This record gives sequence, C-alpha cells and structure tokens, in this order.
Amino acid sequence: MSTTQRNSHPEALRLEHVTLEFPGTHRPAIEDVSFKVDRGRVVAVIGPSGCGKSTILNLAAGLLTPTQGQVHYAGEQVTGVNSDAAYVTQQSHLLPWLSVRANIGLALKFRKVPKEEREERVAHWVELVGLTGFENHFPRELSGGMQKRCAIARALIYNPSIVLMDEPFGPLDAITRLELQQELLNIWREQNGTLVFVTHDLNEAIYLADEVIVMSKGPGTIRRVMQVPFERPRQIGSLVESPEFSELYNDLWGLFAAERKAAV
Ligand SMILES: Nc1ncnc2c1ncn2[C@@H]1O[C@H](COP(=O)(O)OP(=O)(O)OP(=O)(O)O)[C@@H](O)[C@H]1O
Repeated sequence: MSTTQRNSHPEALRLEHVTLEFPGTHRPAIEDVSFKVDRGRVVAVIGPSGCGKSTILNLAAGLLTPTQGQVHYAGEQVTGVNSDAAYVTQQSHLLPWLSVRANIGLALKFRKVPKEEREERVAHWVELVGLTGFENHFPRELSGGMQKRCAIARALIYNPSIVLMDEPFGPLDAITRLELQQELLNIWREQNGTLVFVTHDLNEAIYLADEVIVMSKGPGTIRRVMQVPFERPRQIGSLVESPEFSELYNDLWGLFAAERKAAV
C-alpha cells in the first residue's frame, strides 16, 4: 500500500563524536555523542531534562549542524534538512485550517500521489489510528489524544525511511497514552520502520524500543545503551507482568535516578 520507496541502506543513522554548542552559550549542549541506529530498529533516548535529547533529534532531522563531529544518514553526511525523515515534534503542529483527512493526506499530496490512491491510503490510516467518524473535523475540534493520533498518521502515511518522535505522547493521560503506545506497536509491526524517539517515560522506552540510550547531563553525553530483549509483536499487558520487564525497569530506573540526582 505504498508508492514511496524507502531508503534500505542497512545503517539508518550514525552520530560520530558529535558536539553541539549553541551560539552565545559557554558550554556544549551535547558533547562527543556517538551512536548508531540500524535500519528497522526502534531506539529510545532518555535522560534528565536539558541533557540534549531534542537536540539529537534536531541533528538527525538536519535542522542543526554539529559544532564538531558528523551526523550520517544512510551512509551519507547530513548537510541540510534530512528529507527522508518524518519528524513528530512535541506539539502536534496540525494545520488548523485543514480537516483531519486533509492533514493526514498532506504529505501524499506534496508527493503528487494520485487522488484515488491518496484517498484510499488516508482512509486506511484514519481507521488505523482510530479517527473514523472524525475525518471532516478540524484540529480544534479534537482532543489532545486525537490530535496526536492525527499527527502520527500524517507522519507515517508516506512510509518514511526514518521517523523521529519527540515525546510522542507527552501531555496525554495515562490511559490514552497506553492505548496509543499499543497502537504504535501494532502500526510498527505493519510498517517495519526505523524509529528514534525521546521520552521521559521509562515504561514507554521499554514497551516500544529495541535499544534505550540513557544520557547524562551537563553537557549531554551517552551514559549507557541498554538492549531491550523482548520479542515482537509485543503486548504491553503481558510485557509488564514478566519478571524480565521489572528487572529491566529497575536497571533503567537506577541509572535514570542517578542521572537526575547528578543533574540537580
Ligand atoms: N536554541 C537554543 N539556544 C541555546 N541553548 C539551547 C537552545 N536549544 C536548546 N538549548 C539548550 O541546550 C540544552 C539541551 O536542550 P534540549 O532541548 O536538547 O534538551 P532535552 O533533553 O530535550 O530537554 P527536555 O527533556 O527538557 O525537553 C539545554 O541546556 C537547553 O537549554
């Protein structure tokens, strides 16, 4: 169900000794950060507030340029906006004058996908993210959770080679969050894509990711990369009941708590 060719280079993203200092600041936001994301992997980035998580996504999206080091996407240095990347920012940034249907179909329109195919794919995604019946609503008529669903569908519909998500479910209540996390897992199973996301929620990192990058603050560096061993498809309900989940959560919490304490 796609007219968009994905980049299949086995290595999606690689940061090599990346330091970034914003102009006018006296110490780097991130320093000597190196990691790699293989194609088809889901990677979570966690760490204390201000440790540079969003900065890393902005570098991957090509919206920032490193002061030192290099960012590579699909084996090539990123030197401008990374047009292979779909970026879901903290705010949904839906276009207020367009309906749900039009917002979701926007990327296909830009890519000149024929109308009939566009309509079919939009209908598929509207259903997938549970917005059936709201196709003609405008963003202001949607709840926060529905706006997020719409933003996620808009980002994923064109089958992007890599998706970057900043706190995808940040402001949502616990139940909506769980629903959307499971939905994202189901969608991901269908899409088999590459995803890098930032979260403050340790459960979310474990539910969704194959690897969790734990960052330290002041300046932001990588403290540890932890592997999440759970098979896919994943069901959140049965995951949380497993002893392996608790063990991983406790390890992660230990690291995260130490970082938060150090950052105060
Ligand atoms: N445009 C900017 N100019 C100057 N400093 C900036 C700019 N953007 C971010 N910073 C600083 O860079 C550091 C990293 O910011 P970043 O937003 O990447 O952190 P974060 O880990 O995503 O934070 P949070 O979890 O609170 O969203 C912070 O100290 C922040 O104040």
